Amino acid sequence: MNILNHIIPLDFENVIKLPDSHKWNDDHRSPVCRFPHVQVPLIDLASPHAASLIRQASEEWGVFQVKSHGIPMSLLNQVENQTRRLFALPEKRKLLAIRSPGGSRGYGMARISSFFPKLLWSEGFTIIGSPVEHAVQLWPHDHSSFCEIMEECQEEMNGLSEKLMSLMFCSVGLTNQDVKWFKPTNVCKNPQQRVLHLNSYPACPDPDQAMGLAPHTDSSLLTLLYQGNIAGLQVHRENMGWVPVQPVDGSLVVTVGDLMHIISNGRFKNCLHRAVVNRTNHRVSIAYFYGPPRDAKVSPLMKMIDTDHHPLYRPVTWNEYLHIKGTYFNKALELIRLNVDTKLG
Ligand SMILES: O=C(O)CCC(=O)C(=O)O
Ligand SMILES: [Fe+2]
Repeated sequence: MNILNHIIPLDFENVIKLPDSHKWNDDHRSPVCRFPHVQVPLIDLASPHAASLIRQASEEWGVFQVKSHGIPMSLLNQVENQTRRLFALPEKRKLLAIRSPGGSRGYGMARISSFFPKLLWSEGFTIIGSPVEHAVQLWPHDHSSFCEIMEECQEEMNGLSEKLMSLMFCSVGLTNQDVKWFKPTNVCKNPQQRVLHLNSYPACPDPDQAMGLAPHTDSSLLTLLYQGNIAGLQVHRENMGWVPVQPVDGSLVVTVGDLMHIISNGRFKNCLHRAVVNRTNHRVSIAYFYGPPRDAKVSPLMKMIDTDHHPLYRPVTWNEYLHIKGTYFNKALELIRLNVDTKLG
């Protein structure tokens, strides 16, 4: 298949029937969990028990929702509106901001697409650092509101990610000082690259055979996701299958990424998830990927290791891990796994 097939999304506006290239068979569309009462934990960050609830959810699920998170609803609404404004542009205009082959920023199909036999019923837009370069291509004279709102979103989501990281460390008996590379913005004035990814899942004529975003884990430490009020996210739980994450007004979904799984020495689960589509509603979601500073080597934290818990993974930088993931996808963690009897060097 031509490499551009995995970059240029379908012109959804002008498709009335699901093409064969986008028809997934049942092996890939395994059904949802049979127990409707099973739900991803919802944690109130204002609760005095927030840290221990987060630890429990991260160990059992690798995902939870948060409320009282401090990000104003008015900002989340504006981010959703700007996201809808972007994806409502004609395909020809969106293609002016297309991601380059091998690149990560701009408009296009999710990069995981090339690891699957069928194409995705979705389109994305990735912002790393400033959104201005690609926003100018989309709106030559009218990009400032988009940029301002996305930058504010990056700032807020980064602050919340740092707060959640501190709570996670605290929940397993660590302080921020135990983690050399963790430098919250109030300590370090040199912000790391802020990665915001906008997803769009147009209404689909045959949702049961389509796939919005195929199963994957995120490569981040943790990911914050705003999914508005249209369901579509599903997380995989062992022995239960795919559990839908019901939108809760104003709340955010937090997923544990591969790097958090690594630094917690396997204690926190990296969450396998996917997004399904529906026949009537155009769904959008906004994901913020929080990771360590680009040049920091991360490895299982010393306090997570003892004679019963050998280090499971070798040190990697985020960049190095993204490269391994971009080449080997779901084999990436296996490739950096140490033998059981390897001692820390
Ligand atoms: O849209 C969603 O619910 C999931 C998005 C996601 O998993 C991602 O952007 O990595
Ligand atoms: Fe994801």
